[in-house]
Amino acid sequence: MNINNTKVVKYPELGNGLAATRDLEAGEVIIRIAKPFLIVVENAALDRVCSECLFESENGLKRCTGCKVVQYCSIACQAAAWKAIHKEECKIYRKLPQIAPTAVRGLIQLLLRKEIGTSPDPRWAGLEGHVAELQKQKRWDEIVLQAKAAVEWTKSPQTCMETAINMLCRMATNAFRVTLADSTPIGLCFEPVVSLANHSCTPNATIIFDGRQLTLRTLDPIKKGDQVFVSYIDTTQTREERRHELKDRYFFTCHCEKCEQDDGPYHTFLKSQSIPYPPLDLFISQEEIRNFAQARCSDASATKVPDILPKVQDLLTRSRNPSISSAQQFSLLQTALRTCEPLQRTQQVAQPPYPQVLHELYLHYLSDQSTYTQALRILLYLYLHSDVYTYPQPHHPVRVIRLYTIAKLLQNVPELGDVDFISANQVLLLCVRELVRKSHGEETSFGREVREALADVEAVQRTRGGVGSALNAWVLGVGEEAQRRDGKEYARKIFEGLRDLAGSALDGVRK
Ligand SMILES: C[S@@+](CC[C@H](N)C(=O)[O-])C[C@H]1O[C@@H](n2cnc3c(N)ncnc32)[C@H](O)[C@@H]1O
Repeated sequence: MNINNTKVVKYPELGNGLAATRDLEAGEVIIRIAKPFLIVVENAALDRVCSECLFESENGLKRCTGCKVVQYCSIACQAAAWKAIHKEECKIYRKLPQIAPTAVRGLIQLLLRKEIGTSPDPRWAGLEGHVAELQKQKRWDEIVLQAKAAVEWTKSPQTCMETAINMLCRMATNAFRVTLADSTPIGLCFEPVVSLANHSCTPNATIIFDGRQLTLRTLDPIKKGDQVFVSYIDTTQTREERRHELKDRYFFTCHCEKCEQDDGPYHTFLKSQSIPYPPLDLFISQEEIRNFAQARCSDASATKVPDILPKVQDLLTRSRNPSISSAQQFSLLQTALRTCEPLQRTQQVAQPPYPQVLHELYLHYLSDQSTYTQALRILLYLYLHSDVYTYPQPHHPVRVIRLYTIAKLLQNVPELGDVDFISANQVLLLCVRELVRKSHGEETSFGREVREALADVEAVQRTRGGVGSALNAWVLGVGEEAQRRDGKEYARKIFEGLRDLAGSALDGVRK
Protein backbone atom coordinates (compact mmCIF):
# COMPACT_ATOMS: atom_id res chain seq x y z
CA MET A 1 0.00 0.00 0.00
CA ASN A 2 1.36 3.45 -0.93
CA ILE A 3 0.48 6.31 1.39
CA ASN A 4 1.68 9.67 0.09
CA ASN A 5 5.46 9.51 0.49
CA THR A 6 5.51 6.25 2.40
CA LYS A 7 4.70 2.58 2.11
CA VAL A 8 3.88 -0.01 4.76
CA VAL A 9 6.78 -2.32 5.54
CA LYS A 10 6.89 -5.21 8.02
CA TYR A 11 9.91 -4.88 10.33
CA PRO A 12 11.20 -7.67 12.53
CA GLU A 13 10.50 -6.82 16.24
CA LEU A 14 8.52 -3.65 15.42
CA GLY A 15 5.65 -5.02 13.33
CA ASN A 16 4.30 -2.86 10.52
CA GLY A 17 5.84 0.55 10.01
CA LEU A 18 6.14 3.32 7.44
CA ALA A 19 9.11 3.62 5.06
CA ALA A 20 9.87 6.64 2.86
CA THR A 21 9.30 6.00 -0.85
CA ARG A 22 11.59 8.88 -1.86
CA ASP A 23 14.34 11.01 -0.32
CA LEU A 24 12.68 13.54 1.99
CA GLU A 25 14.22 16.83 3.13
CA ALA A 26 14.12 18.17 6.67
CA GLY A 27 10.80 19.88 7.39
CA GLU A 28 8.91 18.27 4.48
CA VAL A 29 5.31 17.10 4.64
CA ILE A 30 5.20 13.30 4.60
CA ILE A 31 1.46 12.76 5.01
CA ARG A 32 -1.35 15.29 5.38
CA ILE A 33 -4.86 14.29 6.40
CA ALA A 34 -7.52 16.99 6.44
CA LYS A 35 -10.05 14.91 8.41
CA PRO A 36 -8.56 12.11 10.50
CA PHE A 37 -10.70 9.01 11.18
CA LEU A 38 -11.57 10.07 14.74
CA ILE A 39 -10.89 13.16 16.82
CA VAL A 40 -12.39 13.81 20.26
CA VAL A 41 -11.69 16.84 22.43
CA GLU A 42 -10.41 15.55 25.76
CA ASN A 43 -12.42 16.30 28.88
CA ALA A 44 -9.87 18.75 30.30
CA ALA A 45 -9.97 20.83 27.08
CA LEU A 46 -13.75 20.93 26.50
CA ASP A 47 -13.91 24.46 27.94
CA ARG A 48 -10.82 25.58 26.07
CA VAL A 49 -11.37 24.76 22.38
CA CYS A 50 -14.25 24.59 19.93
CA SER A 51 -15.34 20.93 19.65
CA GLU A 52 -15.75 21.33 15.88
CA CYS A 53 -12.74 23.30 14.55
CA LEU A 54 -10.52 22.63 17.63
CA PHE A 55 -9.26 26.21 17.81
CA GLU A 56 -9.34 28.52 20.80
CA SER A 57 -11.54 31.57 20.35
CA GLU A 58 -10.78 35.16 21.34
CA ASN A 59 -14.53 35.84 21.47
CA GLY A 60 -15.27 32.96 23.82
CA LEU A 61 -17.07 29.69 23.26
CA LYS A 62 -20.79 28.92 23.48
CA ARG A 63 -21.90 25.75 25.25
CA CYS A 64 -24.42 23.43 23.62
CA THR A 65 -27.63 24.17 25.55
CA GLY A 66 -28.78 20.57 25.10
CA CYS A 67 -26.00 18.49 26.64
CA LYS A 68 -23.96 21.34 28.20
CA VAL A 69 -20.82 19.32 27.44
CA VAL A 70 -19.36 20.55 24.14
CA GLN A 71 -18.70 24.18 23.18
CA TYR A 72 -18.42 25.96 19.83
CA CYS A 73 -16.78 29.15 18.58
CA SER A 74 -19.50 30.00 16.02
CA ILE A 75 -22.96 29.10 14.75
CA ALA A 76 -21.28 27.63 11.66
CA CYS A 77 -19.18 25.23 13.75
CA GLN A 78 -22.18 24.29 15.86
CA ALA A 79 -24.27 23.60 12.76
CA ALA A 80 -21.52 21.51 11.15
CA ALA A 81 -21.04 19.43 14.31
CA TRP A 82 -24.81 18.99 14.73
CA LYS A 83 -25.15 17.66 11.21
CA ALA A 84 -22.08 15.44 11.38
CA ILE A 85 -22.63 13.73 14.75
CA HIS A 86 -23.80 15.89 17.60
CA LYS A 87 -27.53 15.54 16.88
CA GLU A 88 -27.29 11.91 18.02
CA GLU A 89 -24.44 12.36 20.49
CA CYS A 90 -26.24 15.19 22.31
CA LYS A 91 -29.21 12.95 23.24
CA ILE A 92 -26.79 10.54 24.96
CA TYR A 93 -24.68 13.16 26.75
CA ARG A 94 -27.82 14.82 28.17
CA LYS A 95 -28.78 11.68 30.08
CA LEU A 96 -25.37 11.02 31.63
CA PRO A 97 -24.79 12.17 35.23
CA GLN A 98 -21.24 13.23 34.30
CA ILE A 99 -19.10 13.67 31.19
CA ALA A 100 -17.99 10.26 29.89
CA PRO A 101 -14.22 9.59 29.60
CA THR A 102 -12.62 10.79 26.36
CA ALA A 103 -12.07 7.28 24.93
CA VAL A 104 -15.71 6.37 25.61
CA ARG A 105 -16.90 9.51 23.83
CA GLY A 106 -14.72 8.46 20.89
CA LEU A 107 -16.25 5.00 20.89
CA ILE A 108 -19.76 6.51 21.07
CA GLN A 109 -18.99 8.53 17.94
CA LEU A 110 -17.74 5.48 16.05
CA LEU A 111 -20.81 3.43 17.08
CA LEU A 112 -23.15 6.25 16.04
CA ARG A 113 -21.32 6.56 12.73
CA LYS A 114 -21.80 2.79 12.30
CA GLU A 115 -18.03 2.46 11.88
CA ILE A 116 -18.13 -0.41 14.36
CA GLY A 117 -20.12 -3.43 13.28
CA THR A 118 -20.05 -7.06 14.19
CA SER A 119 -16.57 -7.62 12.73
CA PRO A 120 -13.40 -5.48 12.85
CA ASP A 121 -12.99 -3.01 10.01
CA PRO A 122 -10.02 -3.75 7.68
CA ARG A 123 -8.99 -0.08 7.94
CA TRP A 124 -7.90 -0.62 11.54
CA ALA A 125 -8.12 -4.34 12.28
CA GLY A 126 -4.52 -4.95 11.15
CA LEU A 127 -3.11 -2.49 13.69
CA GLU A 128 -1.43 -3.84 16.80
CA GLY A 129 -3.97 -3.85 19.67
CA HIS A 130 -2.11 -5.82 22.38
CA VAL A 131 -5.41 -7.44 23.35
CA ALA A 132 -3.76 -10.41 25.07
CA GLU A 133 -1.47 -8.15 27.14
CA LEU A 134 -4.32 -5.82 28.08
CA GLN A 135 -6.42 -8.80 29.17
CA LYS A 136 -3.82 -9.52 31.85
CA GLN A 137 -3.93 -5.96 33.20
CA LYS A 138 -6.24 -4.23 35.68
CA ARG A 139 -7.21 -1.92 32.80
CA TRP A 140 -9.07 -4.79 31.09
CA ASP A 141 -12.13 -4.61 33.39
CA GLU A 142 -12.37 -0.90 32.69
CA ILE A 143 -12.11 -1.47 28.91
CA VAL A 144 -14.94 -4.03 29.01
CA LEU A 145 -17.10 -1.73 31.15
CA GLN A 146 -16.46 1.21 28.85
CA ALA A 147 -17.34 -0.82 25.74
CA LYS A 148 -20.56 -2.10 27.43
CA ALA A 149 -21.59 1.42 28.38
CA ALA A 150 -20.98 2.83 24.88
CA VAL A 151 -22.87 -0.06 23.21
CA GLU A 152 -25.80 0.36 25.59
CA TRP A 153 -25.99 4.17 25.39
CA THR A 154 -25.89 4.15 21.58
CA LYS A 155 -28.48 1.33 21.50
CA SER A 156 -26.12 -0.66 19.28
CA PRO A 157 -26.70 -4.43 18.93
CA GLN A 158 -24.96 -6.57 21.56
CA THR A 159 -23.18 -8.32 18.69
CA CYS A 160 -20.98 -5.17 18.40
CA MET A 161 -19.50 -5.72 21.86
CA GLU A 162 -16.44 -7.67 20.79
CA THR A 163 -15.59 -5.21 18.04
CA ALA A 164 -16.11 -2.31 20.47
CA ILE A 165 -13.63 -3.91 22.91
CA ASN A 166 -11.19 -4.47 20.05
CA MET A 167 -11.50 -0.84 19.04
CA LEU A 168 -10.78 0.40 22.58
CA CYS A 169 -7.64 -1.78 22.62
CA ARG A 170 -6.56 -0.37 19.23
CA MET A 171 -7.19 3.14 20.54
CA ALA A 172 -5.08 2.49 23.66
CA THR A 173 -2.08 1.48 21.52
CA ASN A 174 -2.55 3.69 18.48
CA ALA A 175 -4.32 6.93 19.38
CA PHE A 176 -2.18 10.03 19.84
CA ARG A 177 -2.71 13.42 21.41
CA VAL A 178 -4.14 16.30 19.41
CA THR A 179 -2.30 19.47 20.34
CA LEU A 180 -2.48 23.20 19.76
CA ALA A 181 0.42 24.70 17.77
CA ASP A 182 2.30 25.24 21.07
CA SER A 183 2.01 21.52 21.99
CA THR A 184 -0.78 22.00 24.57
CA PRO A 185 -2.75 18.72 24.54
CA ILE A 186 -6.42 19.13 23.68
CA GLY A 187 -7.69 15.84 22.37
CA LEU A 188 -7.34 12.30 21.17
CA CYS A 189 -6.84 11.30 17.54
CA PHE A 190 -7.15 7.84 16.04
CA GLU A 191 -5.95 7.77 12.47
CA PRO A 192 -5.03 4.27 11.23
CA VAL A 193 -2.60 5.42 8.52
CA VAL A 194 -0.39 7.61 10.71
CA SER A 195 -0.66 5.10 13.59
CA LEU A 196 1.55 2.82 11.53
CA ALA A 197 4.57 4.97 12.38
CA ASN A 198 6.74 3.24 14.97
CA HIS A 199 8.51 4.89 17.89
CA SER A 200 12.07 6.11 18.39
CA CYS A 201 13.48 8.28 21.20
CA THR A 202 15.33 10.23 18.47
CA PRO A 203 12.44 10.54 16.01
CA ASN A 204 13.02 11.71 12.44
CA ALA A 205 9.41 12.92 12.08
CA THR A 206 6.69 14.56 14.11
CA ILE A 207 2.92 15.03 14.05
CA ILE A 208 1.52 18.55 13.90
CA PHE A 209 -2.13 19.58 14.11
CA ASP A 210 -3.76 22.66 12.67
CA GLY A 211 -7.29 22.42 14.03
CA ARG A 212 -8.45 19.02 12.76
CA GLN A 213 -5.84 18.79 10.03
CA LEU A 214 -3.04 16.36 10.82
CA THR A 215 0.38 16.60 9.18
CA LEU A 216 3.24 14.16 9.57
CA ARG A 217 6.44 16.15 8.87
CA THR A 218 10.10 15.22 8.78
CA LEU A 219 12.41 16.60 11.45
CA ASP A 220 15.54 15.25 9.76
CA PRO A 221 16.13 14.29 6.12
CA ILE A 222 14.89 10.72 5.51
CA LYS A 223 16.41 8.60 2.76
CA LYS A 224 14.24 6.56 0.42
CA GLY A 225 13.59 3.18 2.05
CA ASP A 226 14.40 4.37 5.58
CA GLN A 227 11.80 4.04 8.30
CA VAL A 228 9.76 7.02 9.51
CA PHE A 229 9.81 7.25 13.32
CA VAL A 230 7.79 9.47 15.62
CA SER A 231 8.02 9.65 19.40
CA TYR A 232 5.11 8.36 21.51
CA ILE A 233 6.42 9.95 24.68
CA ASP A 234 8.35 12.89 26.10
CA THR A 235 11.88 12.11 24.91
CA THR A 236 13.48 14.48 27.40
CA GLN A 237 12.85 11.97 30.20
CA THR A 238 15.62 9.66 31.41
CA ARG A 239 16.02 6.22 29.81
CA GLU A 240 14.37 4.51 32.81
CA GLU A 241 11.35 6.82 32.66
CA ARG A 242 11.03 6.38 28.88
CA ARG A 243 11.36 2.61 29.02
CA HIS A 244 8.86 2.36 31.87
CA GLU A 245 6.23 4.40 30.03
CA LEU A 246 6.73 2.58 26.72
CA LYS A 247 6.46 -0.84 28.40
CA ASP A 248 3.42 0.14 30.42
CA ARG A 249 1.44 1.81 27.65
CA TYR A 250 2.75 0.24 24.44
CA PHE A 251 4.16 -3.13 25.59
CA PHE A 252 7.64 -2.91 24.14
CA THR A 253 11.21 -2.17 25.17
CA CYS A 254 12.80 0.50 23.06
CA HIS A 255 16.13 -0.49 21.51
CA CYS A 256 16.86 2.77 19.69
CA GLU A 257 20.48 3.92 19.88
CA LYS A 258 19.67 6.53 22.52
CA CYS A 259 18.25 3.81 24.79
CA GLU A 260 20.88 1.17 24.02
CA GLN A 261 23.79 3.55 24.68
CA ASP A 262 21.91 5.47 27.38
CA ASP A 263 22.91 8.65 25.56
CA GLY A 264 22.25 11.94 27.32
CA PRO A 265 21.27 15.12 25.47
CA TYR A 266 24.86 16.07 24.51
CA HIS A 267 25.69 12.66 23.01
CA THR A 268 22.35 12.60 21.20
CA PHE A 269 23.05 16.05 19.82
CA LEU A 270 26.48 15.06 18.52
CA LYS A 271 24.95 12.08 16.71
CA SER A 272 22.18 14.20 15.15
CA GLN A 273 22.24 15.53 11.62
CA SER A 274 21.36 19.06 12.74
CA ILE A 275 21.25 21.46 9.83
CA PRO A 276 21.96 25.05 10.94
CA TYR A 277 19.67 27.94 10.09
CA PRO A 278 22.24 30.69 9.27
CA PRO A 279 20.53 33.76 10.84
CA LEU A 280 20.28 31.95 14.19
CA ASP A 281 23.97 31.10 14.01
CA LEU A 282 24.57 34.69 15.09
CA PHE A 283 22.44 34.05 18.19
CA ILE A 284 24.22 30.82 19.06
CA SER A 285 26.63 29.32 16.58
CA GLN A 286 26.47 25.70 15.54
CA GLU A 287 30.21 25.41 16.04
CA GLU A 288 29.94 26.73 19.59
CA ILE A 289 27.13 24.27 20.42
CA ARG A 290 29.06 21.35 18.92
CA ASN A 291 32.29 22.21 20.80
CA PHE A 292 30.36 22.62 24.03
CA ALA A 293 28.58 19.26 23.58
CA GLN A 294 31.91 17.59 22.81
CA ALA A 295 33.46 19.05 25.95
CA ARG A 296 30.52 17.77 28.06
CA CYS A 297 30.89 14.29 26.59
CA SER A 298 34.61 14.10 27.35
CA ASP A 299 34.34 15.62 30.85
CA ALA A 300 34.79 12.77 33.33
CA SER A 301 33.25 14.78 36.20
CA ALA A 302 30.01 15.02 34.18
CA THR A 303 29.33 11.32 34.78
CA LYS A 304 29.90 11.58 38.53
CA VAL A 305 26.80 13.65 39.25
CA PRO A 306 24.75 12.15 42.14
CA ASP A 307 21.23 10.92 41.37
CA ILE A 308 19.20 14.02 42.06
CA LEU A 309 16.18 12.96 39.98
CA PRO A 310 13.90 11.51 42.73
CA LYS A 311 14.43 14.51 45.03
CA VAL A 312 13.83 17.04 42.25
CA GLN A 313 10.74 15.21 41.01
CA ASP A 314 9.32 15.20 44.52
CA LEU A 315 9.95 18.94 44.85
CA LEU A 316 8.35 19.63 41.45
CA THR A 317 5.28 17.55 42.30
CA ARG A 318 4.89 19.39 45.61
CA SER A 319 5.33 22.76 43.86
CA ARG A 320 2.38 21.97 41.56
CA ASN A 321 -0.01 21.52 44.50
CA PRO A 322 -2.73 24.13 43.81
CA SER A 323 -3.44 24.67 47.50
CA ILE A 324 -0.01 26.13 48.33
CA SER A 325 0.78 29.83 48.02
CA SER A 326 2.87 31.33 45.24
CA ALA A 327 5.65 32.07 47.77
CA GLN A 328 5.67 28.44 48.93
CA GLN A 329 5.77 27.28 45.33
CA PHE A 330 8.72 29.55 44.60
CA SER A 331 10.57 28.31 47.66
CA LEU A 332 10.16 24.67 46.51
CA LEU A 333 11.40 25.62 43.03
CA GLN A 334 14.40 27.39 44.56
CA THR A 335 15.23 24.20 46.47
CA ALA A 336 14.83 22.17 43.26
CA LEU A 337 17.24 24.54 41.50
CA ARG A 338 19.74 24.23 44.34
CA THR A 339 19.43 20.43 44.13
CA CYS A 340 20.43 20.73 40.45
CA GLU A 341 23.67 22.43 41.50
CA PRO A 342 25.88 19.41 40.55
CA LEU A 343 24.53 19.72 36.98
CA GLN A 344 25.12 23.48 37.02
CA ARG A 345 28.68 22.92 38.24
CA THR A 346 29.43 20.51 35.39
CA GLN A 347 27.56 22.81 32.96
CA GLN A 348 24.98 20.18 32.03
CA VAL A 349 21.91 22.40 31.87
CA ALA A 350 20.27 20.21 29.18
CA GLN A 351 20.50 17.12 31.38
CA PRO A 352 17.19 16.12 33.03
CA PRO A 353 15.77 17.17 35.44
CA TYR A 354 17.41 20.61 35.07
CA PRO A 355 15.30 21.76 32.06
CA GLN A 356 12.09 20.71 33.85
CA VAL A 357 13.01 22.86 36.86
CA LEU A 358 13.73 25.83 34.60
CA HIS A 359 10.44 25.32 32.78
CA GLU A 360 8.48 25.28 36.04
CA LEU A 361 10.27 28.46 37.12
CA TYR A 362 9.34 30.05 33.80
CA LEU A 363 5.67 29.11 34.32
CA HIS A 364 5.82 30.48 37.86
CA TYR A 365 7.10 33.86 36.64
CA LEU A 366 4.61 33.88 33.79
CA SER A 367 1.67 33.60 36.17
CA ASP A 368 2.22 37.21 37.27
CA GLN A 369 2.64 40.08 34.81
CA SER A 370 5.06 41.87 37.15
CA THR A 371 7.58 39.03 36.75
CA TYR A 372 7.42 38.68 32.94
CA THR A 373 11.00 39.95 32.69
CA GLN A 374 12.25 36.99 34.75
CA ALA A 375 10.09 34.67 32.63
CA LEU A 376 11.77 36.09 29.52
CA ARG A 377 15.27 35.61 30.96
CA ILE A 378 14.58 32.00 31.94
CA LEU A 379 13.13 31.22 28.51
CA LEU A 380 16.20 32.69 26.80
CA TYR A 381 18.39 30.62 29.12
CA LEU A 382 16.42 27.45 28.33
CA TYR A 383 16.68 28.08 24.59
CA LEU A 384 20.43 28.75 24.60
CA HIS A 385 21.54 26.15 27.15
CA SER A 386 19.10 23.30 26.74
CA ASP A 387 16.78 23.42 23.70
CA VAL A 388 19.58 23.70 21.16
CA TYR A 389 20.91 20.28 22.34
CA THR A 390 17.63 18.57 23.16
CA TYR A 391 15.95 19.59 19.90
CA PRO A 392 18.87 19.73 17.45
CA GLN A 393 16.81 20.93 14.48
CA PRO A 394 16.35 24.75 14.46
CA HIS A 395 12.91 24.09 12.89
CA HIS A 396 11.87 21.66 15.63
CA PRO A 397 8.33 22.77 16.61
CA VAL A 398 9.32 23.10 20.28
CA ARG A 399 12.21 25.42 19.40
CA VAL A 400 10.11 27.48 17.00
CA ILE A 401 7.38 27.94 19.60
CA ARG A 402 10.03 28.88 22.16
CA LEU A 403 11.44 31.62 19.89
CA TYR A 404 7.94 32.87 19.15
CA THR A 405 7.13 33.02 22.88
CA ILE A 406 10.36 34.94 23.52
CA ALA A 407 9.34 37.40 20.78
CA LYS A 408 5.88 37.82 22.34
CA LEU A 409 7.33 38.34 25.82
CA LEU A 410 9.61 41.05 24.46
CA GLN A 411 6.46 43.03 23.64
CA ASN A 412 5.27 42.78 27.23
CA VAL A 413 8.26 43.71 29.34
CA PRO A 414 9.95 47.04 30.00
CA GLU A 415 13.19 47.67 28.07
CA LEU A 416 16.28 46.24 29.76
CA GLY A 417 19.95 46.87 29.25
CA ASP A 418 21.02 47.92 25.77
CA VAL A 419 18.64 45.68 23.82
CA ASP A 420 16.35 47.40 21.35
CA PHE A 421 13.27 45.30 22.14
CA ILE A 422 11.30 46.33 19.06
CA SER A 423 14.12 45.28 16.75
CA ALA A 424 14.71 42.12 18.79
CA ASN A 425 11.04 41.29 18.42
CA GLN A 426 11.27 41.83 14.67
CA VAL A 427 14.42 39.79 14.10
CA LEU A 428 13.05 36.83 16.09
CA LEU A 429 9.73 36.97 14.24
CA LEU A 430 11.56 37.11 10.90
CA CYS A 431 13.42 33.92 11.86
CA VAL A 432 10.22 32.26 13.12
CA ARG A 433 8.41 33.13 9.88
CA GLU A 434 11.14 31.34 7.90
CA LEU A 435 11.35 28.35 10.26
CA VAL A 436 7.57 27.88 10.46
CA ARG A 437 7.59 26.65 6.85
CA LYS A 438 9.39 23.54 8.08
CA SER A 439 7.93 23.23 11.57
CA HIS A 440 4.18 23.83 11.25
CA GLY A 441 3.62 25.00 7.66
CA GLU A 442 3.17 28.64 6.63
CA GLU A 443 -0.43 28.02 5.54
CA THR A 444 -1.48 26.98 9.07
CA SER A 445 -3.25 29.25 11.56
CA PHE A 446 0.03 29.50 13.49
CA GLY A 447 1.86 30.53 10.30
CA ARG A 448 -0.74 33.28 9.79
CA GLU A 449 -0.46 34.42 13.40
CA VAL A 450 3.31 34.80 13.00
CA ARG A 451 2.93 36.80 9.76
CA GLU A 452 0.40 39.12 11.40
CA ALA A 453 2.64 39.68 14.44
CA LEU A 454 5.54 40.46 12.11
CA ALA A 455 3.45 42.87 10.03
CA ASP A 456 2.54 44.74 13.25
CA VAL A 457 6.13 45.16 14.39
CA GLU A 458 7.31 46.09 10.89
CA ALA A 459 4.69 48.85 10.80
CA VAL A 460 6.22 50.26 14.00
CA GLN A 461 9.75 49.86 12.62
CA ARG A 462 8.87 51.93 9.53
CA THR A 463 8.43 54.93 11.82
CA ARG A 464 11.89 54.37 13.35
CA GLY A 465 14.26 54.79 10.40
CA GLY A 466 16.07 52.09 8.43
CA VAL A 467 16.69 49.43 11.13
CA GLY A 468 13.63 47.38 10.19
CA SER A 469 14.39 47.17 6.48
CA ALA A 470 18.07 46.40 7.16
CA LEU A 471 17.13 43.50 9.48
CA ASN A 472 14.65 42.25 6.92
CA ALA A 473 17.28 42.42 4.15
CA TRP A 474 19.82 40.53 6.27
CA VAL A 475 17.50 37.70 7.44
CA LEU A 476 16.03 37.15 3.98
CA GLY A 477 19.31 37.75 2.11
CA VAL A 478 17.70 40.40 -0.13
CA GLY A 479 18.40 44.08 -0.91
CA GLU A 480 21.74 45.79 -1.25
CA GLU A 481 24.98 44.50 0.22
CA ALA A 482 25.44 47.57 2.46
CA GLN A 483 21.91 47.24 3.84
CA ARG A 484 22.44 43.53 4.59
CA ARG A 485 25.73 44.37 6.32
CA ASP A 486 23.96 46.98 8.50
CA GLY A 487 21.21 44.45 9.24
CA LYS A 488 23.77 41.88 10.33
CA GLU A 489 25.45 44.41 12.62
CA TYR A 490 22.09 45.35 14.23
CA ALA A 491 21.25 41.65 14.63
CA ARG A 492 24.65 40.91 16.21
CA LYS A 493 24.03 43.59 18.84
CA ILE A 494 20.48 42.36 19.48
CA PHE A 495 21.56 38.76 19.93
CA GLU A 496 24.44 39.81 22.17
CA GLY A 497 21.97 41.74 24.33
CA LEU A 498 19.59 38.77 24.50
CA ARG A 499 22.46 36.48 25.51
CA ASP A 500 23.37 38.90 28.29
CA LEU A 501 19.79 38.80 29.54
CA ALA A 502 19.93 34.99 29.59
CA GLY A 503 23.27 35.12 31.40
CA SER A 504 21.73 36.64 34.50
CA ALA A 505 18.55 34.55 34.35
CA LEU A 506 19.14 32.63 37.57
CA ASP A 507 20.48 35.47 39.73
CA GLY A 508 17.06 36.35 41.13
CA VAL A 509 16.14 32.73 41.79
CA ARG A 510 19.27 31.83 43.71
CA LYS A 511 18.98 34.76 46.13
C1 LIG B 1 1.07 2.74 17.03
S1 LIG B 1 1.52 1.09 16.81
C2 LIG B 1 2.65 1.16 15.50
C3 LIG B 1 2.30 0.20 14.39
C4 LIG B 1 2.53 -1.23 14.77
N1 LIG B 1 3.93 -1.58 14.58
C5 LIG B 1 1.64 -2.18 14.02
O1 LIG B 1 2.14 -3.14 13.42
O2 LIG B 1 0.42 -1.99 14.06
C6 LIG B 1 2.44 0.86 18.27
C7 LIG B 1 2.96 -0.53 18.50
O3 LIG B 1 4.00 -0.84 17.57
C8 LIG B 1 5.07 -1.51 18.21
N2 LIG B 1 6.24 -0.64 18.23
C9 LIG B 1 6.29 0.67 17.91
N3 LIG B 1 7.53 1.17 18.00
C10 LIG B 1 8.31 0.15 18.41
C11 LIG B 1 9.70 0.03 18.70
N4 LIG B 1 10.54 1.07 18.60
N5 LIG B 1 10.16 -1.17 19.11
C12 LIG B 1 9.33 -2.24 19.23
N6 LIG B 1 8.00 -2.18 18.96
C13 LIG B 1 7.49 -1.01 18.56
C14 LIG B 1 4.59 -1.81 19.63
O4 LIG B 1 3.94 -3.06 19.62
C15 LIG B 1 3.58 -0.71 19.86
O5 LIG B 1 2.63 -1.02 20.84
